[in-house]
Amino acid sequence: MDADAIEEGRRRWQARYDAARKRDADFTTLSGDPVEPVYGPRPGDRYEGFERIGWPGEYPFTRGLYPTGYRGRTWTIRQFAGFGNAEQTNERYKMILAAGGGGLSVAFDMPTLMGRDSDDPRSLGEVGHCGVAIDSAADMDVLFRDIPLGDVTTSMTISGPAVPVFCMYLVAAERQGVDPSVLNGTLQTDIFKEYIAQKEWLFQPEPHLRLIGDLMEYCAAGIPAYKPLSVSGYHIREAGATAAQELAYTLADGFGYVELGLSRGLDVDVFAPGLSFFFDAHVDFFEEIAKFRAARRIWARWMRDVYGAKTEKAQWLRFHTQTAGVSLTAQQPYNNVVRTAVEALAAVLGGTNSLHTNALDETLALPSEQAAEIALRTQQVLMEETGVANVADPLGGSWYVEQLTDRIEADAEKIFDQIKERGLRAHPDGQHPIGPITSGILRGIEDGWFTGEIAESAFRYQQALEKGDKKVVGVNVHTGSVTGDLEILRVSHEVEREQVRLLRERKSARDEARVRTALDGMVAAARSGANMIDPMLDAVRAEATLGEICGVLRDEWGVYTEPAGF
Ligand SMILES: CC(C)(COP(=O)(O)OP(=O)(O)OC[C@H]1O[C@@H](n2cnc3c(N)ncnc32)[C@H](O)[C@@H]1OP(=O)(O)O)[C@@H](O)C(=O)NCCC(=O)NCCSC(=O)CCC(=O)O
Repeated sequence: MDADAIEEGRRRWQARYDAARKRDADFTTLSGDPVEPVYGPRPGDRYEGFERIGWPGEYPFTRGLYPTGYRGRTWTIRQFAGFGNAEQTNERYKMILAAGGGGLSVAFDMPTLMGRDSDDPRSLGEVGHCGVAIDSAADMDVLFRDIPLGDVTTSMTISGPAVPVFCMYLVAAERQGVDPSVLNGTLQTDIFKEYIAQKEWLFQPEPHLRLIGDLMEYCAAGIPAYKPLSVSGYHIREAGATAAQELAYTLADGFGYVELGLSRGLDVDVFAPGLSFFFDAHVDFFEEIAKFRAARRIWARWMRDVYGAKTEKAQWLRFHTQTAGVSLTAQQPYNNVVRTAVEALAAVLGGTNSLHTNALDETLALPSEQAAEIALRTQQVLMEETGVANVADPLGGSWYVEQLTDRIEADAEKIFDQIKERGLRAHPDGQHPIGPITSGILRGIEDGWFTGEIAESAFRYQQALEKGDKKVVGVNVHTGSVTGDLEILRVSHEVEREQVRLLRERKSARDEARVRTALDGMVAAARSGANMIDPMLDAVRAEATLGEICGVLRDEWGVYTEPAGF
């Protein structure tokens, strides 16, 4: 790009920066020297390929979504939390908010994630262990007691039973007297990554996609700020994928949901702002920063050029980041604080919109209160002390970071081609029921391609670790230690007994005929093809349980079993 075009872009950026609201904060170095909100080529310099980098707040958004970077608003500190029963988790949320957490993020226990009630025989021993147990809307009321849902953005990490859990959240808001249309938050919902990596699905892909389409339609029509999907690379990376695989599979999944929305006749400029993303921040600092920058650029280009998105918001890739759970070690666990800080810094330098920092004990158990506090403070140290929020995309223009960004983008494009090619194998006539990328994803799920590719990468890394080519402090290098054992959080089995007792008490107090009628209404909608959210809301209002709602749908649609493969 020639010098004049670069200067014209700078003037455009400056006008938008001047007009935007900034935080009331000191934007100087620790020594008191002024810093610019963004840096670019020196006046008069040419820069080959600058159109791919650009200025913050404009297409292709490599350098971030906002002209102000974090000067307008810092990232959201959103610590993922949940354990025991709704009462205990509610206490933890109030602690997080009082300590400066910016939003909530609900972790559910395994029975809830699988759409089972706490008294289901399969739930035995799991209730309240890896997250909070939620059986019905009554639990959701307790979970958010004294937390005004209209004022706090709430993320819920659940995908198989995402839609009934969303209905419980809506009903909890209704019972707080909050108008559902003002709700803001995120539901994970991403079923593609369940088949690809996390393995927590309920049905075959098709009924899940139908429910997701219903949800997208419902939110686009009535809850404009809500993000019904958090398309997730985190679990794909944690399963052993490389950075480029994480990026490409996740963005492809995002394209799949765009194709789903389009196939339902929705307007891309209306529903696309509801698609958000979720990535892992692993420990290779620069590779991660490049991944985040490439993610925004690829998404904006595909949304504009392939799917016809016209508005900026529909071209934006907004993402949450979690530091890499898989990088934590049980050996010398205090080192995990350092790893997490480095990973969090990469996320921030990559322009994350929201961030979770892992606690040092998370490889052993759910975080203790003390470990949770250190994790939160890690973000606050970055935000308040280090000056990283002063300048947008401070690594933009680094030869290393720009070349890594280009390389990851090129690798991702090759993977998109492989996915499209799989789609064509499934539908050689080019007649795709939802869209070409979706056909490729479904084919890759069915024939175990994604799982195989990830396993291959995980195997290569493990071999490198065992040979000592890749090093992990405390594991295969520098193994001696003087630190003792950690105090870890233990969830008592009493929680399960009490949750089961409460569930039975609530079930015996409800109007059974109303529950039955509502569940029948849901099944009728499942058969007729009507949008399922309203009948599901009726079932939730009648205190039908999550297990009952998912149970009738399992009876209707059947369950999915993964094909075995090598
Ligand atoms: C979009 C995100 C990513 C972030 O939403 P947030 O509300 O926090 O932030 P945001 O939308 O970026 O910003 C809030 C508002 O401020 C505006 N805003 C932000 N920065 C601005 C700036 N510089 N200038 C002007 N406006 C700005 C935004 O446009 C937005 O307004 P408007 O709304 O008006 O636009 C959302 O989807 C989210 O919160 N995701 C979290 C997902 C999550 O927690 N997942 C946990 C998974 S945990 C998991 O899976 C477990 C893994 C495991 O451990 O096993």
